[in-house]
Amino acid sequence: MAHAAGTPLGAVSRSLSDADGLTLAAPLVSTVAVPPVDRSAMDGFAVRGTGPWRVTGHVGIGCADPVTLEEGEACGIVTGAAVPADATSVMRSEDSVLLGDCLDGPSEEGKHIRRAGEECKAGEQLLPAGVTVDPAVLGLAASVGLNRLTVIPKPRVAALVTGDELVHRGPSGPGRVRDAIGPMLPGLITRAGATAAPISHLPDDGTSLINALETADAELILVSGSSASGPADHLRPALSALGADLIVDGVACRPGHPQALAQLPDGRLVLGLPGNPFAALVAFLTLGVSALLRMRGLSLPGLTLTPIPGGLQCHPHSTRLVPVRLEPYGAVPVGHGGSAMLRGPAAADALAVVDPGPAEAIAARLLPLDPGARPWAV
Ligand SMILES: Nc1nc2c(c(=O)[nH]1)N[C@H]1C(S)=C(S)[C@@H](COP(=O)(O)OP(=O)(O)OC[C@H]3O[C@@H](n4cnc5c(N)ncnc54)[C@H](O)[C@@H]3O)O[C@H]1N2
Ligand code: MOO
Repeated sequence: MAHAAGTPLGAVSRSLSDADGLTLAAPLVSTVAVPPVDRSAMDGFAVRGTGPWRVTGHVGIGCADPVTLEEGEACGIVTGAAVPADATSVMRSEDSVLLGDCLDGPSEEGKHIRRAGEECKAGEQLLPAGVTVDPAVLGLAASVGLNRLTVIPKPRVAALVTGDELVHRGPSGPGRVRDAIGPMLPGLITRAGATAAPISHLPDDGTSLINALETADAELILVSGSSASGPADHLRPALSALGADLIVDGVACRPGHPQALAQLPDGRLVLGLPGNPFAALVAFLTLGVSALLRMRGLSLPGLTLTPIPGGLQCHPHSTRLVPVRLEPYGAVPVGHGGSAMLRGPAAADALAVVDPGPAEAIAARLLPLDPGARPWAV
């Protein structure tokens, strides 16, 4: 539901230096053949016909107009240089025997020549729309001569951290709780392929929350610490006052059950992160990441099933999210997985998604703790 609630953002044109991590909104098509000419794959000699050969010249890397070779002639050549059109092969320097201008050594028709158009032809589609631009994609785009890419921009995410009890330096104590959600959010947001606005800290006050929701300039607004039904939990009343459509009103999972996802009348999404820090993390990794994937034009990846050799107790009605370490033989719980704790998730590689049931699970799907990581197979 969260994925379906996201609206893919419109395509934009970006220079290669600004496109890393974005989604291709159009196929990547080469306008040219690559390589554009036959190129030498080795440092050595381009030769024509059978040897021995007479060396008549040299082709440097920047030479745009290479020499022509007659039968029995050769020229020195470097890796990447254009091979003379009439050369039949390239011989590596270490295989060659050169006496004066007389060259001998092995040669085989077409050897060590990268043919024009070997990587792609002009007009060939190299990648479909929907691929995430990564460093290899950027290098490929440059090597086929592109300066810009048509991509889906990053969604913008604003975060409102609520709680009169929160402090931002020093330890928790009576009446004061150190904010542990605020420090998690920028890294989660950027790893999820979005842009993080500076975090706003709000008091437990309905009017402040309504004002902040009205003015937040973002496609997704996170609100932490007012998701339940206590006297200071203003999220649902604020959403109702703003005429929002409550899309997800609680999730049958532990931790994270009071999480909520709503859509404001102008289309912006609001995600309620429960105040317990591990529950907030779970809500972001599930509802938040799903909505952002859709905004980025990406589908929901399937999660890999992995064995849990020691077994994990199922909850009778709710899906459990359990911090686990990944070993070659399967997932091992790391403990400290209470909803108010981050010790477990901080030590874990992933969350095991344990379906509800009457007994123990011996396998579970894996949800990456890094929202930028692809779900993996172990
Ligand atoms: N009557 C009910 N009470 C509660 C329910 C419920 O269903 N009915 N659900 C519990 C669960 S589960 C969770 S999770 C929390 C959700 O609470 P809220 O989202 O309303 O948040 P608060 O009440 O403000 O805080 C709960 C807890 O978390 C601490 N907190 C809040 N923000 C932060 C932060 N940024 N960093 C660290 N810790 C934070 C806060 O001090 C409280 O201890 O509600 C349960 N109650
Ligand atoms: O969401 Mo609460 O998760 O169980 O502490």
